[in-house]
Amino acid sequence: MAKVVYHNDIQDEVLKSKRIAVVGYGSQGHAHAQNLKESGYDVVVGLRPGKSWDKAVEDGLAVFTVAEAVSQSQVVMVLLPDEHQPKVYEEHIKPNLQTGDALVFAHGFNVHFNQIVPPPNVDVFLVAPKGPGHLVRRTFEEGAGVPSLYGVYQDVTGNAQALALAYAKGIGSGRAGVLQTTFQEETETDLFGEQAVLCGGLTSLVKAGFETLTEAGYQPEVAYFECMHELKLIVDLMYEGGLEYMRYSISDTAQWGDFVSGPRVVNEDTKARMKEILTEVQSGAFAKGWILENQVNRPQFNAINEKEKNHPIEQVGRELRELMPFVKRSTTKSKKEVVTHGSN
Ligand SMILES: NC(=O)C1=CN([C@@H]2O[C@H](COP(=O)(O)OP(=O)(O)OC[C@H]3O[C@@H](n4cnc5c(N)ncnc54)[C@H](OP(=O)(O)O)[C@@H]3O)[C@@H](O)[C@H]2O)C=CC1
Ligand SMILES: CC[C@](O)(C(C)=O)C(=O)O
Ligand SMILES: [Mg+2]
Ligand SMILES: [Mg+2]
Repeated sequence: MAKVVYHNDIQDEVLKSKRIAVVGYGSQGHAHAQNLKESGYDVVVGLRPGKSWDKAVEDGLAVFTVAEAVSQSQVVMVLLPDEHQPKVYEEHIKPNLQTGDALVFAHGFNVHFNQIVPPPNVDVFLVAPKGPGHLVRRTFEEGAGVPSLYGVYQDVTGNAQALALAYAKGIGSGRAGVLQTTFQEETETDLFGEQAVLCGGLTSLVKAGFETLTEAGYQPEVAYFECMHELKLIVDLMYEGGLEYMRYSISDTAQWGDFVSGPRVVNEDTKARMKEILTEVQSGAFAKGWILENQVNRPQFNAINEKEKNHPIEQVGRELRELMPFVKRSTTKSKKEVVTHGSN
């Protein structure tokens, strides 16, 4: 079994003597900066003037331009959108790194696919939370945490692993478990997981279920509750006690349906598609496509995003969630503009 390290196993002195620049204040950035600060670390935030800058100041953080934040820090965590990282790195981060500094990522994409080539005189590692940034923050505030992977790409000081573990502890991941990986493993599993299961697979499954019911004449509200709202309640049981606990809680009728019908929806054909997706991730074909899409200002991304926002499940969902204030997003730090009828 892989070795999982927890809060009390991790020494944090090695990081306590350093200043950490968190570059970016979006989903992950706001969580890392605030959690690290509350864990007793010396943190500054690197940004360009704008919304995030104002928010970080409002949250009580010391904010500087990216170049200023990097030049005064010894540990630089890059929490910009993956597609913007190479340019900001070349222009503002790289020129301000000093020998023995640590360059850190929350996802291996740019280093693994050679979009960022770190200089040989700095430590390079990743601390990748296995969860969305807003939950990295929320769980920390609740006294819990999100598990993280850590991986060392380059160790010039001999301290890279210790720094990575201390950083993971500082954002709260020691409470949930910290696991060693490589840039390759983190990058490929993360891309595969978000595409095939967590985001792409799930949204496609939910929409297909909703469409099947509404096309058969059932009420959209009933289809929404069945295929979207209840999903969280089922996933919560899986999160707490695995498939077994979820199956213990549902009716035997549902469990029988799970056994006989589930494999008709997700089957060997689906797995064959998953293997194709994994191959595209491993070969770099997915990365290449995403880099090119950004170079031409995201025509496909924007068109699909617009269409998805107007899917009937989103329309009925907005209306139903208005009537269920308890399910409203608990964060006011939405990183992206989302069309809702309520406030952010
Ligand atoms: N989202 C997640 O939960 C997870 C993300 N990751 C990884 O973490 C990293 C960060 O992702 P995520 O948190 O989603 O990123 P976001 O899209 O939330 O980052 C947005 C932040 O980056 C700032 N920013 C964007 N461009 C620039 C620029 N040119 N100069 C300065 N600041 C800029 C924005 O500031 P402004 O307001 O000025 O635009 C904003 O503060 C990525 O590597 C991602 O793969 C890893 C695990 C999970
Ligand atoms: C599942 C999506 C993710 O990989 C994450 C929150 O872990 C991301 O890139 O946002
Ligand atoms: Mg992920
Ligand atoms: Mg990801």
